[in-house]
Amino acid sequence: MLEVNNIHTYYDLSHILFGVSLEVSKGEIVCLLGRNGAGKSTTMRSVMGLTPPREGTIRFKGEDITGKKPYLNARLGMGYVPDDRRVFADLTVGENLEISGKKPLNGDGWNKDSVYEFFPPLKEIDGRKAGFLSGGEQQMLTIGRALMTNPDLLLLDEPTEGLAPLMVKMLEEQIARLRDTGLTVLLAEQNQEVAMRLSNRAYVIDNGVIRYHGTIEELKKNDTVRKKYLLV
Ligand SMILES: Nc1ncnc2c1ncn2[C@@H]1O[C@H](COP(=O)(O)OP(=O)(O)OP(=O)(O)O)[C@@H](O)[C@H]1O
Repeated sequence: MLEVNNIHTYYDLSHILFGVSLEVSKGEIVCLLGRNGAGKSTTMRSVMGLTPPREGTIRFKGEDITGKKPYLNARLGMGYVPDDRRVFADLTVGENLEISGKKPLNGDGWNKDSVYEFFPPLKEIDGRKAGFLSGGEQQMLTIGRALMTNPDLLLLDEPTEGLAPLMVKMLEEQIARLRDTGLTVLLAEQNQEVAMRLSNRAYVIDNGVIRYHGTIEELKKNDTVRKKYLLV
């Protein structure tokens, strides 16, 4: 589904990613773990086309999408949930969902009703301006909005960051349900417990370099990697 090959990404003169490669196959949840500032968001932004890499290639569903604009990647089936949970503050919850809607080719798929079924608390605040939501509600809305585009691949950037434990638990359950629908997910997380419960495989990034990749079972046993790159 996604093949990132040896990308180098910069912000102006700052070289941030140094030859990052990773792969996500259809139906997998793959997590990208790393400390604050390790390069997780930059990897997500590179894949989405928001900060395109200067070197290396990105393939999505077999197509070379290196350098493609984000809206074209979205059209191809990439959903992106940024870590800043930006919503349209002046629009209601319902309107935020509606403007993202994209009709799936085969007629079924996500719509506002199914998003509300998936995140019942959102239904109760359908008419509320999105600028007045709690962090958890905003996160449900940004995920719901990405689902409304009926993506094949969901890029989820630190969905649990800064949320209360109960909300983290609820989101984890919902992401697990998304996994069970067969959606492919690349999940960036600092919260390794949550990420390891949800994922099949993990990549560990540190200082813009992938230091480790393997199955979750292997990572759980590898204390050296977890101590060196993940514990704060
Ligand atoms: N717009 C920017 N301009 C310059 N440097 C940036 C910019 N955004 C991020 N960086 C730097 O790039 C590096 C990687 O940041 P990135 O946001 O990808 O890390 P992260 O692993 O997602 O961590 P976080 O949990 O803080 O989001 C950091 O050193 C950060 O300071």
